[in-house]
Amino acid sequence: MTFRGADSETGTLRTVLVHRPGPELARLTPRNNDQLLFDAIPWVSRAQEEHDAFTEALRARGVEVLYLVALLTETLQDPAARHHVIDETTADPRLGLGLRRYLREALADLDPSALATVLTAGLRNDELSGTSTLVTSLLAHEDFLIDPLPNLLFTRDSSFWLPEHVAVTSLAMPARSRETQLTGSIYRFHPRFKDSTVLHGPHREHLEGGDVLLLAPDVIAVGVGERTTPAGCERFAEQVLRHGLARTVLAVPIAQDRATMHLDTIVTMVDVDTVVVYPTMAARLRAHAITWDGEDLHAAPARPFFETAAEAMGIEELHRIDTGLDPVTAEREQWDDGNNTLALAPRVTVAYERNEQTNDRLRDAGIDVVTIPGSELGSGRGGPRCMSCPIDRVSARPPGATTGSAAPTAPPG
Ligand SMILES: NC(=[NH2+])NCCC[C@H](N)C(=O)O
Repeated sequence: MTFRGADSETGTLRTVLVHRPGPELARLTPRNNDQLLFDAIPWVSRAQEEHDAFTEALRARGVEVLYLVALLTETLQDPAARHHVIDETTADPRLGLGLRRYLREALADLDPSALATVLTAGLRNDELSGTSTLVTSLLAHEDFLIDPLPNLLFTRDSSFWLPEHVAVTSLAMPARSRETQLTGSIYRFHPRFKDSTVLHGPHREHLEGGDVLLLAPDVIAVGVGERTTPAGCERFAEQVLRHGLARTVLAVPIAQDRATMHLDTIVTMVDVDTVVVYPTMAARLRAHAITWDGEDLHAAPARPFFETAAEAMGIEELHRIDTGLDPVTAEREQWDDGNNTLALAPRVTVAYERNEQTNDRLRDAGIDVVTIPGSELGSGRGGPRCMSCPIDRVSARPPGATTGSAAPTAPPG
Protein backbone atom coordinates (compact mmCIF):
# COMPACT_ATOMS: atom_id res chain seq x y z
CA MET A 1 0.00 0.00 0.00
CA THR A 2 1.28 3.47 -0.75
CA PHE A 3 0.24 6.58 1.09
CA ARG A 4 -1.11 9.70 -0.48
CA GLY A 5 1.55 11.81 1.22
CA ALA A 6 0.95 15.56 1.37
CA ASP A 7 0.80 18.33 -1.21
CA SER A 8 0.22 21.17 1.24
CA GLU A 9 0.69 22.22 4.85
CA THR A 10 -3.01 22.61 5.57
CA GLY A 11 -5.07 19.94 3.75
CA THR A 12 -7.12 17.86 6.22
CA LEU A 13 -4.69 15.65 8.10
CA ARG A 14 -5.50 11.92 7.99
CA THR A 15 -2.36 10.08 9.15
CA VAL A 16 0.64 11.34 11.05
CA LEU A 17 3.87 9.80 12.35
CA VAL A 18 4.95 10.86 15.85
CA HIS A 19 7.31 9.69 18.55
CA ARG A 20 6.14 9.49 22.17
CA PRO A 21 9.21 10.50 24.18
CA GLY A 22 10.67 7.59 26.12
CA PRO A 23 13.82 6.43 27.92
CA GLU A 24 16.06 8.34 25.50
CA LEU A 25 15.01 11.58 27.25
CA ALA A 26 16.24 10.18 30.56
CA ARG A 27 19.74 10.13 29.08
CA LEU A 28 19.97 13.92 29.14
CA THR A 29 22.23 15.39 31.83
CA PRO A 30 23.56 18.91 32.40
CA ARG A 31 26.80 17.70 30.85
CA ASN A 32 25.43 16.36 27.60
CA ASN A 33 22.26 18.36 26.97
CA ASP A 34 23.91 20.97 24.73
CA GLN A 35 25.46 18.36 22.53
CA LEU A 36 22.17 16.46 22.44
CA LEU A 37 20.39 19.68 21.38
CA PHE A 38 18.15 20.19 24.43
CA ASP A 39 18.10 23.51 26.31
CA ALA A 40 17.06 21.95 29.62
CA ILE A 41 16.65 18.57 31.29
CA PRO A 42 13.06 17.55 30.64
CA TRP A 43 10.86 15.89 33.28
CA VAL A 44 10.22 12.71 31.34
CA SER A 45 6.83 11.61 32.65
CA ARG A 46 5.43 15.12 32.25
CA ALA A 47 6.79 15.28 28.71
CA GLN A 48 4.97 12.02 28.01
CA GLU A 49 1.73 13.44 29.44
CA GLU A 50 2.09 16.50 27.26
CA HIS A 51 2.74 14.34 24.24
CA ASP A 52 -0.32 12.22 25.05
CA ALA A 53 -2.39 15.42 25.16
CA PHE A 54 -1.03 16.29 21.72
CA THR A 55 -1.92 12.92 20.20
CA GLU A 56 -5.34 12.96 21.91
CA ALA A 57 -6.04 16.32 20.27
CA LEU A 58 -5.09 14.80 16.91
CA ARG A 59 -7.21 11.68 17.39
CA ALA A 60 -10.17 13.78 18.57
CA ARG A 61 -10.10 15.36 15.12
CA GLY A 62 -10.03 12.07 13.27
CA VAL A 63 -6.28 11.81 12.67
CA GLU A 64 -4.70 8.34 12.63
CA VAL A 65 -1.61 8.53 14.85
CA LEU A 66 1.29 6.17 14.09
CA TYR A 67 4.09 5.78 16.62
CA LEU A 68 7.66 5.51 15.45
CA VAL A 69 8.68 2.92 18.05
CA ALA A 70 5.68 0.71 17.23
CA LEU A 71 6.55 0.82 13.54
CA LEU A 72 10.21 0.20 14.30
CA THR A 73 9.40 -2.80 16.50
CA GLU A 74 7.21 -4.25 13.75
CA THR A 75 9.95 -3.55 11.21
CA LEU A 76 12.49 -5.40 13.36
CA GLN A 77 10.46 -8.59 13.12
CA ASP A 78 11.84 -8.94 9.61
CA PRO A 79 15.30 -10.62 9.81
CA ALA A 80 16.56 -8.62 6.83
CA ALA A 81 15.57 -5.37 8.56
CA ARG A 82 17.25 -6.43 11.82
CA HIS A 83 20.40 -7.31 9.99
CA HIS A 84 20.39 -4.00 8.13
CA VAL A 85 19.78 -1.83 11.20
CA ILE A 86 22.32 -3.66 13.37
CA ASP A 87 24.88 -3.36 10.62
CA GLU A 88 24.33 0.38 10.28
CA THR A 89 24.29 1.02 14.03
CA THR A 90 27.50 -0.87 14.67
CA ALA A 91 29.32 0.69 11.71
CA ASP A 92 30.25 3.57 14.05
CA PRO A 93 34.07 3.75 13.92
CA ARG A 94 34.25 4.60 17.64
CA LEU A 95 33.39 0.99 18.50
CA GLY A 96 36.47 -0.71 17.13
CA LEU A 97 36.64 -4.25 15.82
CA GLY A 98 36.20 -6.33 18.96
CA LEU A 99 33.29 -4.40 20.37
CA ARG A 100 31.62 -4.22 16.98
CA ARG A 101 31.75 -8.01 16.63
CA TYR A 102 30.38 -8.45 20.13
CA LEU A 103 27.58 -5.92 19.74
CA ARG A 104 26.46 -7.38 16.42
CA GLU A 105 25.83 -10.70 18.09
CA ALA A 106 24.41 -9.31 21.30
CA LEU A 107 21.95 -7.05 19.45
CA ALA A 108 20.92 -9.89 17.13
CA ASP A 109 19.86 -11.89 20.20
CA LEU A 110 17.43 -9.21 21.43
CA ASP A 111 13.72 -9.44 20.69
CA PRO A 112 12.33 -6.67 18.44
CA SER A 113 11.04 -4.58 21.31
CA ALA A 114 14.27 -4.72 23.35
CA LEU A 115 16.27 -3.98 20.21
CA ALA A 116 14.06 -0.95 19.46
CA THR A 117 14.75 0.32 23.00
CA VAL A 118 18.52 0.07 22.58
CA LEU A 119 18.33 1.71 19.16
CA THR A 120 16.41 4.69 20.52
CA ALA A 121 17.67 5.01 24.12
CA GLY A 122 21.24 4.03 23.26
CA LEU A 123 23.72 2.00 25.30
CA ARG A 124 26.13 3.29 27.92
CA ASN A 125 29.50 1.69 28.46
CA ASP A 126 28.58 0.69 32.03
CA GLU A 127 25.42 -1.05 30.79
CA LEU A 128 27.40 -3.51 28.75
CA SER A 129 27.86 -6.88 30.37
CA GLY A 130 29.45 -10.01 29.00
CA THR A 131 32.55 -8.50 27.43
CA SER A 132 35.41 -6.15 27.96
CA THR A 133 37.49 -4.90 25.06
CA LEU A 134 40.33 -2.42 24.88
CA VAL A 135 37.80 0.18 23.77
CA THR A 136 35.37 -0.42 26.64
CA SER A 137 38.16 -0.27 29.19
CA LEU A 138 39.51 3.00 27.83
CA LEU A 139 36.15 4.73 27.47
CA ALA A 140 34.55 6.38 30.51
CA HIS A 141 31.66 4.61 32.25
CA GLU A 142 29.16 7.16 31.08
CA ASP A 143 30.30 7.21 27.45
CA PHE A 144 27.72 5.98 25.00
CA LEU A 145 28.57 3.01 22.79
CA ILE A 146 25.31 3.63 20.96
CA ASP A 147 24.12 7.23 21.22
CA PRO A 148 20.62 7.96 22.55
CA LEU A 149 18.26 9.81 20.21
CA PRO A 150 16.28 12.33 22.31
CA ASN A 151 15.44 14.36 19.21
CA LEU A 152 13.49 11.49 17.65
CA LEU A 153 10.58 13.40 19.20
CA PHE A 154 10.85 15.78 16.26
CA THR A 155 9.70 13.34 13.59
CA ARG A 156 9.37 16.17 11.07
CA ASP A 157 13.08 16.36 10.54
CA SER A 158 14.13 12.77 9.81
CA SER A 159 11.57 12.19 7.06
CA PHE A 160 8.78 14.09 5.32
CA TRP A 161 6.18 13.33 2.69
CA LEU A 162 5.39 14.82 -0.68
CA PRO A 163 2.66 13.47 -2.97
CA GLU A 164 3.17 9.67 -2.98
CA HIS A 165 6.86 10.05 -2.15
CA VAL A 166 8.70 10.15 1.13
CA ALA A 167 12.01 11.90 1.62
CA VAL A 168 14.37 10.32 4.12
CA THR A 169 16.60 13.22 5.08
CA SER A 170 20.25 13.72 5.92
CA LEU A 171 20.48 15.36 9.35
CA ALA A 172 23.20 17.93 9.91
CA MET A 173 23.91 17.62 13.62
CA PRO A 174 25.97 14.60 14.74
CA ALA A 175 23.52 14.05 17.65
CA ARG A 176 20.75 13.37 15.15
CA SER A 177 22.43 11.70 12.20
CA ARG A 178 21.50 8.17 13.37
CA GLU A 179 17.76 8.97 13.37
CA THR A 180 17.49 8.28 9.66
CA GLN A 181 18.85 4.75 10.14
CA LEU A 182 15.55 4.12 11.91
CA THR A 183 13.18 6.05 9.65
CA GLY A 184 15.00 4.77 6.55
CA SER A 185 14.58 1.16 7.72
CA ILE A 186 10.89 1.64 8.51
CA TYR A 187 10.19 2.95 5.01
CA ARG A 188 12.30 0.24 3.44
CA PHE A 189 11.08 -2.82 5.32
CA HIS A 190 7.78 -2.19 7.13
CA PRO A 191 4.92 -3.92 5.26
CA ARG A 192 2.81 -0.73 5.30
CA PHE A 193 5.57 1.33 3.71
CA LYS A 194 7.81 -0.91 1.71
CA ASP A 195 6.30 0.09 -1.63
CA SER A 196 6.90 3.79 -0.94
CA THR A 197 9.12 5.72 -3.28
CA VAL A 198 11.95 7.19 -1.25
CA LEU A 199 13.74 10.41 -2.18
CA HIS A 200 17.03 11.92 -0.97
CA GLY A 201 18.58 9.63 1.71
CA PRO A 202 20.80 9.82 4.79
CA HIS A 203 24.17 9.78 3.07
CA ARG A 204 23.47 12.77 0.90
CA GLU A 205 23.83 16.52 1.34
CA HIS A 206 22.16 17.85 4.50
CA LEU A 207 18.42 18.40 4.27
CA GLU A 208 15.94 18.43 7.20
CA GLY A 209 12.14 18.28 7.08
CA GLY A 210 11.78 21.32 9.35
CA ASP A 211 13.14 23.40 6.48
CA VAL A 212 10.62 22.18 3.93
CA LEU A 213 7.25 23.95 3.59
CA LEU A 214 4.71 22.76 1.04
CA LEU A 215 3.34 26.22 0.22
CA ALA A 216 0.96 24.93 -2.46
CA PRO A 217 0.61 21.68 -4.45
CA ASP A 218 3.35 22.73 -6.84
CA VAL A 219 5.40 25.16 -4.78
CA ILE A 220 7.87 24.07 -2.10
CA ALA A 221 9.92 26.45 0.08
CA VAL A 222 13.22 25.19 1.48
CA GLY A 223 15.03 27.03 4.29
CA VAL A 224 18.80 27.07 3.84
CA GLY A 225 20.76 27.68 7.04
CA GLU A 226 22.03 25.71 10.02
CA ARG A 227 20.46 22.40 8.98
CA THR A 228 19.82 22.38 5.24
CA THR A 229 22.85 23.30 3.17
CA PRO A 230 22.79 24.98 -0.24
CA ALA A 231 23.88 21.64 -1.71
CA GLY A 232 21.06 19.79 0.10
CA CYS A 233 18.56 22.28 -1.26
CA GLU A 234 20.00 21.91 -4.76
CA ARG A 235 19.73 18.11 -4.84
CA PHE A 236 16.24 18.18 -3.35
CA ALA A 237 15.09 20.85 -5.82
CA GLU A 238 16.40 18.84 -8.73
CA GLN A 239 14.66 15.68 -7.51
CA VAL A 240 11.25 17.25 -6.94
CA LEU A 241 11.30 19.34 -10.10
CA ARG A 242 12.37 16.36 -12.21
CA HIS A 243 9.70 14.11 -10.72
CA GLY A 244 7.08 16.79 -11.34
CA LEU A 245 6.41 17.04 -7.59
CA ALA A 246 6.78 20.81 -7.79
CA ARG A 247 6.90 23.49 -10.45
CA THR A 248 8.87 25.94 -8.33
CA VAL A 249 11.17 25.48 -5.36
CA LEU A 250 11.93 28.58 -3.31
CA ALA A 251 15.33 28.55 -1.63
CA VAL A 252 15.01 30.76 1.46
CA PRO A 253 18.24 31.72 3.27
CA ILE A 254 17.78 31.82 7.07
CA ALA A 255 20.19 32.88 9.83
CA GLN A 256 22.49 30.12 11.10
CA ASP A 257 21.23 30.42 14.65
CA ARG A 258 19.65 28.12 17.21
CA ALA A 259 16.54 30.35 17.33
CA THR A 260 16.04 29.91 13.60
CA MET A 261 17.44 26.42 13.09
CA HIS A 262 14.67 25.51 10.63
CA LEU A 263 12.38 27.53 8.38
CA ASP A 264 9.42 26.20 10.40
CA THR A 265 10.69 28.05 13.49
CA ILE A 266 10.02 31.31 11.64
CA VAL A 267 6.99 30.60 9.51
CA THR A 268 4.26 27.94 9.19
CA MET A 269 0.96 27.86 7.32
CA VAL A 270 -2.42 28.11 9.03
CA ASP A 271 -4.52 28.32 5.88
CA VAL A 272 -4.00 27.61 2.17
CA ASP A 273 -2.95 31.25 1.69
CA THR A 274 -2.00 32.41 5.21
CA VAL A 275 1.05 31.98 7.39
CA VAL A 276 1.97 32.78 10.97
CA VAL A 277 5.37 34.43 10.88
CA TYR A 278 8.02 35.99 13.10
CA PRO A 279 7.74 39.69 12.17
CA THR A 280 11.35 40.52 12.99
CA MET A 281 12.45 38.19 10.21
CA ALA A 282 9.50 38.43 7.85
CA ALA A 283 10.54 41.68 6.22
CA ARG A 284 14.04 40.37 5.63
CA LEU A 285 13.09 36.95 4.25
CA ARG A 286 14.10 36.51 0.64
CA ALA A 287 13.75 33.67 -1.80
CA HIS A 288 15.41 32.41 -4.96
CA ALA A 289 12.82 30.84 -7.26
CA ILE A 290 14.26 27.63 -8.72
CA THR A 291 12.79 26.05 -11.84
CA TRP A 292 13.75 23.20 -14.17
CA ASP A 293 13.84 23.34 -17.94
CA GLY A 294 13.99 19.59 -18.50
CA GLU A 295 17.78 19.54 -18.29
CA ASP A 296 19.01 22.06 -15.77
CA LEU A 297 18.01 23.98 -12.68
CA HIS A 298 17.61 27.73 -12.95
CA ALA A 299 17.83 29.86 -9.81
CA ALA A 300 16.54 33.42 -10.05
CA PRO A 301 18.19 36.18 -7.99
CA ALA A 302 16.78 36.60 -4.47
CA ARG A 303 13.59 38.64 -4.12
CA PRO A 304 11.31 39.36 -1.12
CA PHE A 305 9.88 36.06 0.10
CA PHE A 306 6.23 37.05 0.36
CA GLU A 307 6.05 38.44 -3.16
CA THR A 308 7.95 35.55 -4.69
CA ALA A 309 5.86 32.97 -2.84
CA ALA A 310 2.53 34.56 -3.86
CA GLU A 311 3.65 34.71 -7.46
CA ALA A 312 4.76 31.08 -7.52
CA MET A 313 1.53 30.01 -5.80
CA GLY A 314 -0.56 31.96 -8.33
CA ILE A 315 -2.34 34.05 -5.67
CA GLU A 316 -2.51 37.79 -5.13
CA GLU A 317 -1.17 37.75 -1.63
CA LEU A 318 0.25 35.35 0.89
CA HIS A 319 -1.45 36.68 4.03
CA ARG A 320 0.50 36.93 7.24
CA ILE A 321 -0.34 36.84 10.93
CA ASP A 322 2.54 38.00 13.13
CA THR A 323 3.90 36.32 16.26
CA GLY A 324 3.31 38.33 19.47
CA LEU A 325 2.29 41.96 19.80
CA ASP A 326 5.54 43.79 20.41
CA PRO A 327 9.11 42.84 19.49
CA VAL A 328 9.92 41.41 22.93
CA THR A 329 6.81 39.22 23.12
CA ALA A 330 7.40 38.17 19.55
CA GLU A 331 10.96 37.17 20.34
CA ARG A 332 9.87 35.19 23.42
CA GLU A 333 7.03 33.44 21.64
CA GLN A 334 9.10 32.69 18.56
CA TRP A 335 11.72 31.06 20.82
CA ASP A 336 8.95 28.98 22.41
CA ASP A 337 7.75 27.78 19.03
CA GLY A 338 4.80 30.15 18.66
CA ASN A 339 5.37 30.01 14.90
CA ASN A 340 5.68 26.26 14.85
CA THR A 341 2.05 25.31 14.34
CA LEU A 342 0.60 22.12 12.85
CA ALA A 343 -2.48 22.61 10.68
CA LEU A 344 -5.11 19.86 10.96
CA ALA A 345 -7.16 21.40 8.16
CA PRO A 346 -7.37 24.87 6.59
CA ARG A 347 -7.85 27.36 9.47
CA VAL A 348 -7.55 24.70 12.21
CA THR A 349 -4.17 24.49 13.86
CA VAL A 350 -2.37 23.02 16.88
CA ALA A 351 -0.18 25.38 18.94
CA TYR A 352 1.50 25.42 22.35
CA GLU A 353 -0.82 27.04 24.92
CA ARG A 354 2.00 29.13 26.41
CA ASN A 355 2.21 31.42 23.37
CA GLU A 356 -0.86 33.33 24.42
CA GLN A 357 -0.41 36.50 22.41
CA THR A 358 0.31 34.72 19.16
CA ASN A 359 -2.62 32.36 19.72
CA ASP A 360 -4.91 35.36 20.40
CA ARG A 361 -3.79 36.89 17.15
CA LEU A 362 -4.49 33.69 15.28
CA ARG A 363 -7.98 33.53 16.85
CA ASP A 364 -8.63 37.17 15.99
CA ALA A 365 -7.89 36.23 12.40
CA GLY A 366 -10.52 33.47 12.58
CA ILE A 367 -8.17 30.51 13.04
CA ASP A 368 -9.39 27.68 15.27
CA VAL A 369 -6.42 27.17 17.61
CA VAL A 370 -6.21 23.81 19.38
CA THR A 371 -3.81 24.37 22.29
CA ILE A 372 -1.61 21.78 23.93
CA PRO A 373 0.77 22.00 26.90
CA GLY A 374 4.47 22.05 26.02
CA SER A 375 6.55 23.13 28.99
CA GLU A 376 8.66 19.95 28.92
CA LEU A 377 8.34 19.09 25.23
CA GLY A 378 9.50 22.59 24.34
CA SER A 379 12.83 22.12 26.14
CA GLY A 380 14.08 20.45 22.97
CA ARG A 381 13.13 23.61 21.02
CA GLY A 382 10.41 22.20 18.85
CA GLY A 383 6.65 22.63 18.61
CA PRO A 384 3.64 20.82 17.13
CA ARG A 385 4.95 20.99 13.56
CA CYS A 386 8.36 19.59 14.47
CA MET A 387 6.72 16.78 16.43
CA SER A 388 4.68 15.53 13.49
CA CYS A 389 5.36 13.97 10.12
CA PRO A 390 2.14 14.05 8.05
CA ILE A 391 1.88 10.88 5.96
CA ASP A 392 -1.55 11.45 4.51
CA ARG A 393 -3.29 14.77 3.94
CA VAL A 394 -6.23 15.65 1.72
CA SER A 395 -5.06 17.80 -1.19
CA ALA A 396 -5.55 21.54 -0.67
CA ARG A 397 -5.00 24.41 -3.08
CA PRO A 398 -5.45 28.14 -2.47
CA PRO A 399 -8.76 29.38 -3.94
CA GLY A 400 -8.35 31.06 -7.29
CA ALA A 401 -4.75 29.94 -7.63
CA THR A 402 -3.58 29.97 -11.20
CA THR A 403 -1.36 27.04 -11.94
CA GLY A 404 1.12 28.82 -14.22
CA SER A 405 3.14 26.91 -16.76
CA ALA A 406 3.59 23.19 -16.15
CA ALA A 407 7.12 22.04 -15.48
CA PRO A 408 8.60 19.47 -17.83
CA THR A 409 9.11 16.22 -15.97
CA ALA A 410 11.55 13.39 -16.40
CA PRO A 411 11.72 9.89 -14.95
CA PRO A 412 13.20 9.53 -11.45
CA GLY A 413 16.98 10.13 -11.46
N1 LIG B 1 11.53 21.20 12.69
C1 LIG B 1 12.03 21.67 13.79
N2 LIG B 1 12.01 22.98 14.02
N3 LIG B 1 12.61 20.82 14.64
C2 LIG B 1 13.16 21.18 15.89
C3 LIG B 1 14.26 20.26 16.30
C4 LIG B 1 14.82 20.55 17.65
C5 LIG B 1 16.00 19.70 18.00
N4 LIG B 1 16.35 19.82 19.38
C6 LIG B 1 17.20 20.04 17.14
O1 LIG B 1 17.98 20.87 17.56
O2 LIG B 1 17.41 19.49 16.11
